[in-house]
Amino acid sequence: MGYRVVVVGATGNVGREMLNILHERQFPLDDIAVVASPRSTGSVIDFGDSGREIRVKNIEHFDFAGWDIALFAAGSAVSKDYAPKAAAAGCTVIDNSSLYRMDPDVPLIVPEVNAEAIDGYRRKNIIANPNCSTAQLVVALKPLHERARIKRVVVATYQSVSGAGKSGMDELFEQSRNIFVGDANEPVFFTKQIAFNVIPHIDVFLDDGSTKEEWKMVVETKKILDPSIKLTATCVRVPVFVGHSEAVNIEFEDEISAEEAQAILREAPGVMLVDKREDGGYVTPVEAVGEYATYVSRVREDPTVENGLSLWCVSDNLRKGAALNAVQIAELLGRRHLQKAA
Ligand SMILES: NC(=O)C1=CN([C@@H]2O[C@H](COP(=O)(O)OP(=O)(O)OC[C@H]3O[C@@H](n4cnc5c(N)ncnc54)[C@H](OP(=O)(O)O)[C@@H]3O)[C@@H](O)[C@H]2O)C=CC1
Ligand SMILES: N[C@@H](CC(=O)OP(=O)(O)O)C(=O)O
Repeated sequence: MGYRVVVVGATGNVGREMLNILHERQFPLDDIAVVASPRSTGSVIDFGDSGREIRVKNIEHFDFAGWDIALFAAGSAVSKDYAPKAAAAGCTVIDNSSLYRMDPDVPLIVPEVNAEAIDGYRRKNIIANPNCSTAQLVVALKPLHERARIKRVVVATYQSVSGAGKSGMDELFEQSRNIFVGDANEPVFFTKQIAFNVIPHIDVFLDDGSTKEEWKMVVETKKILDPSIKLTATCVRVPVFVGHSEAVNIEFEDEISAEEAQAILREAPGVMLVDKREDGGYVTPVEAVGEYATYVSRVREDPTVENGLSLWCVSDNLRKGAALNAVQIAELLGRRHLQKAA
């Protein structure tokens, strides 16, 4: 016996990856529904490479009663309108938007890091999935924190345009083409030219001069990993289609060598250490696409602070940053609470 699962926002970048991953991991399904806006009603989408096509339903007429789990990936406004309805109908919501992440009654889960926190999900019948940049960061930080207690993290992100949805990918593609052939290339979706450029601005500006993306990394890391960790982030959009990268500097309470950190990361759940200290002995976003792992490379001591390390971290933002993590949460929910599948 399996689960009846709904994917909301199934026509988007994250929703499609959810379908791929549910199929790849053979998630125990009794039934699956795919839901999006009225614009997509009636169109068909592939259930991974299973050969099965599923017809898209209109969220406005979808009844969540009788469904076990809904994976939401349609943005905060859709979650605000429909997640409480789904949850009240008895369908557990796993929400990819930022709406519920800091709600004290909603667990914010990265299964490799804080699986036990999922037990609080019954308060609202909603579980939140973190921001893509936070998810990969905490997977890399957790095993190091357990060994040497992290005091402070300084992170600069290099975030791909797929983090901004289909429109972001289209703009990078169109602009690159236009610049190449000498056509006009006015930015429409991003604030400045993204092709052959980088933009130090993701999400809205806050009063203190930081952006909301940067704030999310701070507060989500505290909620998932440890409230005592101090973190400062600079989030940057780069002309990469898929795969977020992060340059991370970490200050620990206790002494830890680069060699020991490498040994710990080599064994850590969700992490793949690729760190050869030679040409090509590190991972780039293009190589992380379609993979599950959070790749860590370039682990080295930082002699400018006491007990400091620097490292490079890369992951597929549509997978570990969104769809994979959401499916892992569904698997965890099944194992720990629903226990329907054999
Ligand atoms: N991309 C990433 O790295 C991450 C994304 N997320 C979250 O996932 C969400 C989706 O991201 P992404 O897939 O990249 O975005 P896309 O723009 O690629 O897709 C958006 C999806 O939402 C659907 N949608 C939009 N408006 C409505 C509506 N009114 N009612 C029902 N469905 C609607 C769209 O359906 P239609 O095709 O019919 O318009 C589409 O399926 C984000 O907004 C964010 O909250 C979270 C973490 C990381
Ligand atoms: N903000 C991320 C993706 C995303 O949707 O994040 P959030 O769910 O926190 O709004 C990016 O642009 O790369």
